[in-house]
Amino acid sequence: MALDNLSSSLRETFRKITGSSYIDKNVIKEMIRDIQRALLKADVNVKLTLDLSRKIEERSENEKPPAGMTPQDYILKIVYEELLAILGKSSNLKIQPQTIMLVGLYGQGKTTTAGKLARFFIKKGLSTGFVACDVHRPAAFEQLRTLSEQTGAKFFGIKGEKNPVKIFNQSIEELKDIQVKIVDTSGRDSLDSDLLDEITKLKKAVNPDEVLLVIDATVGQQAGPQAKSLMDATGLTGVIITKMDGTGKAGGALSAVAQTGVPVYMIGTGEHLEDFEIFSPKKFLGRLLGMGDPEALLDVAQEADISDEKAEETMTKIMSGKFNLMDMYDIWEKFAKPSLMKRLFDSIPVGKMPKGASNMLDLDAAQEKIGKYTVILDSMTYKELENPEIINAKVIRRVSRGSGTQEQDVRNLLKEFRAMKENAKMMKGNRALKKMMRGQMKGNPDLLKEFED
Ligand SMILES: Nc1nc2c(ncn2[C@@H]2O[C@H](COP(=O)(O)OP(=O)(O)OP(=O)(O)O)[C@@H](O)[C@H]2O)c(=O)[nH]1
Repeated sequence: MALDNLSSSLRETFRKITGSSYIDKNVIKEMIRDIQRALLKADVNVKLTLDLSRKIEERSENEKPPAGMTPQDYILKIVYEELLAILGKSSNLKIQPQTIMLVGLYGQGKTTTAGKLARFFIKKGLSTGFVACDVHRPAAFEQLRTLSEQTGAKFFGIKGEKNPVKIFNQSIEELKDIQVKIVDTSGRDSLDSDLLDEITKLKKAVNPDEVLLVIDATVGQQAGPQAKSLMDATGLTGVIITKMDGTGKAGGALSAVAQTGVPVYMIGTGEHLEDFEIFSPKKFLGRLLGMGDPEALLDVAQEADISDEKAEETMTKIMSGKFNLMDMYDIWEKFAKPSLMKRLFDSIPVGKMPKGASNMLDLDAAQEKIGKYTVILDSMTYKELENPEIINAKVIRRVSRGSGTQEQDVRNLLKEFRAMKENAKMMKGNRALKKMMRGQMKGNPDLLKEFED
């Protein structure tokens, strides 16, 4: 995840607070210093970081925990609430017929994002079409046409035409039966007057339901001023932040946009079309803090064409530690697409596990081993998959030969499987985590009962 450093620093801070036997001014001061360092490293604006610190300090010193809540848990609740506040309000694209205009500078990932948006709406059952109004970058025409073939979206463009308004007007007839129209516009190297002029003219002709700024997370805090000036000039309705997978500055981009009041609708998390997620501040922060995101599993399961029941059953099994190699095989086989696997693991709460324990759920390691492990599991009998405890040295030798892998690979798989079961049990036993998760799972009775005392 792009914010690994921020995530591990905040989890460490939470671990320290959970583990401290008392809370006094010094403990709070040290916690705030840790949080400040973590946020500044994630490129969050200095003023915003100091305001946040002041609020946390003031609340921690003046507010008393409600009955039944320990001072430690209450401090964590304050930090969680104040961090949530800098991530902005939650607001999402409506799943209904509409016209969307994408704007942004060069190289931000706008055309790719058009493809991701098309796939998103088509998966929701809405017919979708592209209007190629990027008249400055010839490659964008072909790129969009290819994306239409990949996603099944319709495509309208006029090769070589330099007037985007003319292109749009001629698309109206062609795309009249299409429910969601995505208008890709020209990128520019800066927010100069002719870009704003072109967007304003095109917007008048298109009269879109949404004007979305597509911006690369690596611009960090600069995302804020860009969103602000486009909002003032063209009436921006939302932001899509791309490349959240590749930069530690995502915190800066997210918080900077949040300050403008323009909602972040979606985030891009990779080059593939499925690397695209609805942005929810609560879910995002929950995953950052390792509190997991049970609902994310259901979205991911849909993408992996797994039924909600099967996904819930899998999640319940994982959380309760009652799963065998057959369940593991199911997960790996179904979620083999790296991005789906990443979202699956992000949705499992690992926040408060003792240091190092959660590296077993380290998705990057799992991703590169997925192929090898699936082959190894393929070479096991049903009996061995259902009852891993019967696997001995002789079976390991047979399976490694049958799968063309090393015996050590088979041993590693078994070790990670056992660690995953151990971690699941640890999560279950963790009181503070239960409290945190209760809020997350209230809509999920099956998962909640796993966390009941
Ligand atoms: N890692 C990663 N790469 C991305 C993401 N979104 C887009 N990209 C890559 O960023 C590069 C630029 O993407 P394009 O879609 O061509 O965006 P663009 O250059 O802004 O398009 P124009 O605005 O039309 O010029 C491509 O290599 C994309 O694969 C993302 O979320 N993560």
